[in-house]
Amino acid sequence: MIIKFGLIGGGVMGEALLSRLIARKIYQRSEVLVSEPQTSRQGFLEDEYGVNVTADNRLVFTPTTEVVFLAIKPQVFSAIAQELADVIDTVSKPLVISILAGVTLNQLEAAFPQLPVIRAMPNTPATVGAGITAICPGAYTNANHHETAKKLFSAVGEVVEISENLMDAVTGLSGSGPAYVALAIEALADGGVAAGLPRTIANQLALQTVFGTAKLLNETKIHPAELKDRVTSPGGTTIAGIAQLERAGFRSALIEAVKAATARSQELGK
Ligand SMILES: NC(=O)C1=CN([C@@H]2O[C@H](COP(=O)(O)OP(=O)(O)OC[C@H]3O[C@@H](n4cnc5c(N)ncnc54)[C@H](OP(=O)(O)O)[C@@H]3O)[C@@H](O)[C@H]2O)C=CC1
Ligand SMILES: O=C(O)[C@@H]1CCC=N1
Repeated sequence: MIIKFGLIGGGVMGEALLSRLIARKIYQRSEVLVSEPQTSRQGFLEDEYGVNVTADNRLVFTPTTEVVFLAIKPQVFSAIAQELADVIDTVSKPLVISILAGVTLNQLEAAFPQLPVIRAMPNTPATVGAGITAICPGAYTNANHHETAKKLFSAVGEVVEISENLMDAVTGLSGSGPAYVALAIEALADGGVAAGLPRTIANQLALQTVFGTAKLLNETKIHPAELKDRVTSPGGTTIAGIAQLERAGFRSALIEAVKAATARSQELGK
């Protein structure tokens, strides 16, 4: 068994990346080892993607491992780092990529001494190849490591490189953002139901409105404020809706949501 890609934590985000790496043939199934404590989850990943699985995190460090990808919760990071302390391969020096919210490059480099480390923040649309990932390389990385990280995350969407002091803000905006948008879609549909629409039609209208608006903004590159003006007829329906959103503090709620999530990401790193 020649392992090139080791994934620690085969949960939501681990699977999202794994599925695309396999589909894109960036790694062969036999070159991937996923470490995951739950037997049922191991069985699922093995059956679904044909990858190797283990419950022992230490096994991902092999002499041939090129990338160790950390997709566990930040709360178990310290315990896992301790568990790995004596198997870290300082000879072959695999690239460690972490997507853990809040966990800093300093913390990662202390846990993986002398190894190249990249901190990244993807988001769940990665599952369908429509994610966006911010990456931030650590002190021991070189151009090849940056290219490797970009190649992996390009398989799940767009990639931007940022400095680390902005990583918590990225987490608060695009990392957590899919949940805010999902909430908005659900609430729009609820509004439709309140106004008398059947649930299935309301869900479809809400989803396609958000999807179509994002596509329109993306393709035309017009400013969101300009699009809002184009929809808003004098004395019409849209301005009545917008006035209510402003009374309810809609913009402020979104701004404060991003700030609160950013602050929580900062806390997780302490
Ligand atoms: N979800 C998201 O939208 C995003 C998440 N992230 C980051 O990604 C990371 C993972 O999040 P997410 O995928 O949502 O979480 P999940 O809980 O879905 O995945 C974490 C996985 O790690 C497993 N795990 C738990 N303990 C260990 C252990 N000791 N050794 C190995 N694996 C273990 C869990 O197993 P079990 O279920 O049995 O506990 C689970 O399968 C987090 O650090 C988060 O900050 C980043 C960007 C977006
Ligand atoms: O909620 C969280 O902590 C993770 C990080 C970004 C999205 N989900």
